[in-house]
Amino acid sequence: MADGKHTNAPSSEAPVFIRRGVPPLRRGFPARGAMLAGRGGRGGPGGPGVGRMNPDAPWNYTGDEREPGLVDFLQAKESTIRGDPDAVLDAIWEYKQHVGHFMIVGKSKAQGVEKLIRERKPKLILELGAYVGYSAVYFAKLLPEMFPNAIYPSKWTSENAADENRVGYVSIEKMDNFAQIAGKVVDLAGLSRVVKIINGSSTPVLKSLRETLNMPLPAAFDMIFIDHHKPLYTNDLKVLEDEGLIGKGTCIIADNVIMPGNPAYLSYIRATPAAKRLSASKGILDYPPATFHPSCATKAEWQSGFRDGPLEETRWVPPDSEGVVGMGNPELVYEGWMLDDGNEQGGWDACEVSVCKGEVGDGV
Ligand SMILES: C[S@@+](CC[C@H](N)C(=O)[O-])C[C@H]1O[C@@H](n2cnc3c(N)ncnc32)[C@H](O)[C@@H]1O
Repeated sequence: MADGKHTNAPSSEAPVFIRRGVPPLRRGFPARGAMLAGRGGRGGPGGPGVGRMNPDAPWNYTGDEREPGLVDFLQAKESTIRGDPDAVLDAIWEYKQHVGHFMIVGKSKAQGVEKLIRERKPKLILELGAYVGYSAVYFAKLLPEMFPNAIYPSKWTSENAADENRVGYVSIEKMDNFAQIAGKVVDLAGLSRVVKIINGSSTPVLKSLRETLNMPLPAAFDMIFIDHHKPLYTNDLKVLEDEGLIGKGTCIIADNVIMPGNPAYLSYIRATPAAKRLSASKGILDYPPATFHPSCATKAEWQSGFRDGPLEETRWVPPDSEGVVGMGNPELVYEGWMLDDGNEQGGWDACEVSVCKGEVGDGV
């Protein structure tokens, strides 16, 4: 598509893959994650950078002095920042400058997501990976502005389950300590009624999320921000599709698809329905995929590539899914593009944005 967008619509199946001039996406390509890990890349110890190098490795960053240090730092400023989300965000950014690496979403990508929220006005937003609550405060603060009279998660009950006036930001965080800190940060920002933090491992939590939130079918999320364990992105996306939590109009934003990178996720979300059907019919793989990372590709090549990426590898399910296997819905059609970070961290990174256009046969 001329505007830098791509789609997996069936009509795009004929000439198929947009790989003109793309260097071959080879297995065994020197992995940039190695350099990232060495210089304390975004993943931090045991973080997503390591996950990309070894997709079989579980998430193992349990925190250090930086996270409780943030709470002390914010509490020292409490009298001037309580109830003011922008002041809380500024204080967290200030703290990041002191501690160096701190795995919160970069400013330019956050601004890009904010723009999308203002344009699309999502009522129900889901986040995978809260960490200390920075992105939750950044994005959830927009909801009361846009929907001042909504029913927020603190008031969600089975009685108002189908009420269209329900608005909220739900964030899933695996680590108990991070979930607790995120809760404190959200409270300090005055957003406790807007944000619901669920402490648990994403894949099993997603499987029962409709029940947990009293969200009757066909309700789906309007926006999903994926920012947790990189090898889990694809299986969790498939579980969201299986559960009908992605529907026509859902906008999915997946962070760090370049650095540390997520070729498997890009391949799955960009693959045509026919390619996904074929892949799904083969069942799951019982060995971890080989990881490749075409670090020499240009921005334009990243944007248009992966239509014939390692779809086979997305049949493997990482151990962190805790036995919950997503099969995915091959019929869903997405329109996508990349949200650039403007080289903010000294190397290029981006979010993959994918808007669900509905199912094949629904006029798409
Ligand atoms: C990059 S950080 C999230 C940053 C946050 N979104 C922000 O920008 O402020 C990734 C988070 O995902 C969490 N995480 C890792 N695996 C997870 C899983 N299986 N389920 C839920 N959270 C997970 C980690 O504990 C970590 O807090």
